[in-house]
Amino acid sequence: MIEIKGLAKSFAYDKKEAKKKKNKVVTDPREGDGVFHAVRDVTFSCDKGKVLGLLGPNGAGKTTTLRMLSTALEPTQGEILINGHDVTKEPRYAQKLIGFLSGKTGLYHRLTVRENVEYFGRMHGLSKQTMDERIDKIFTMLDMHTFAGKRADDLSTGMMQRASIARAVIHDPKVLVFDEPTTGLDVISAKTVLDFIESYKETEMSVIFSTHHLHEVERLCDDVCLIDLGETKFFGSTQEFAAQTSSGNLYDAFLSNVNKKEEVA
Ligand SMILES: Nc1ncnc2c1ncn2[C@@H]1O[C@H](COP(=O)(O)OP(=O)(O)OP(=O)(O)O)[C@@H](O)[C@H]1O
Repeated sequence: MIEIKGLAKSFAYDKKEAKKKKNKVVTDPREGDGVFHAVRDVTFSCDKGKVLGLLGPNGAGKTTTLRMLSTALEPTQGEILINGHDVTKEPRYAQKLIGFLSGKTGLYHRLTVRENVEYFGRMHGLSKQTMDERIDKIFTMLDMHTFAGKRADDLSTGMMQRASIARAVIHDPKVLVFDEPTTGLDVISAKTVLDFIESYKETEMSVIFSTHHLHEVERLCDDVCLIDLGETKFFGSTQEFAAQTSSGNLYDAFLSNVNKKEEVA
């Protein structure tokens, strides 16, 4: 069970940016004195065996929220609990449980796909036998055996993304945190990634992923959290979300919850 309560993150403006902001009329509620409140008040939870879709226009604060959840960034305010453990106080506990896929691949270009995944497995202290078993299972699920011996710098975008996912889940995490996992992928690679997420849904694991693709939400998500301008505008089941508008579709529900309608992908 993951619980995020009143989460906030501010970034200090650099000197150049701060100078530009001086004496300017402020219309964006995220703009503060010397700081930008990228995430202002985000609250949601995700139970075991559930998939939560994190939605929001460009710049809403989704990546920043997921980075805090994965311990890569420290919150300015608020609380992140995994099974009741405070992530900021016990980052190692969280890192063991979470498999985090960020926008960056995190792969070593000169190593093969298998060497990359093994490297991260060793960092998590996996034995050779466990590693071999895990790699076989994950490479089968993500259809990776054919390119396991290729160097990372020779991979297509779709192969690279699947290798990044394998790296993120080698330690058998109980929580998947994926930031836009299908962005830039062709239909076949995207389907492989979505099937992989769906397979987690059948287990007792929690999955949180951000996306701009509402058909992915429709297919996979039990719950939805919509963020706009750094704060939660909606949190609830996908059905409740869709039922907010008379059309009952997710697209209209999205538009009715955000300010910047033109930024929907
Ligand atoms: N390290 C940082 N320093 C300053 N501002 C930042 C930093 N990281 C993010 N921001 C700003 O915070 C806001 C939220 O960014 P974030 O990447 O979380 O949005 P997002 O919802 O993931 O957007 P997208 O859908 O475009 O990926 C943006 O305005 C971004 O420019």
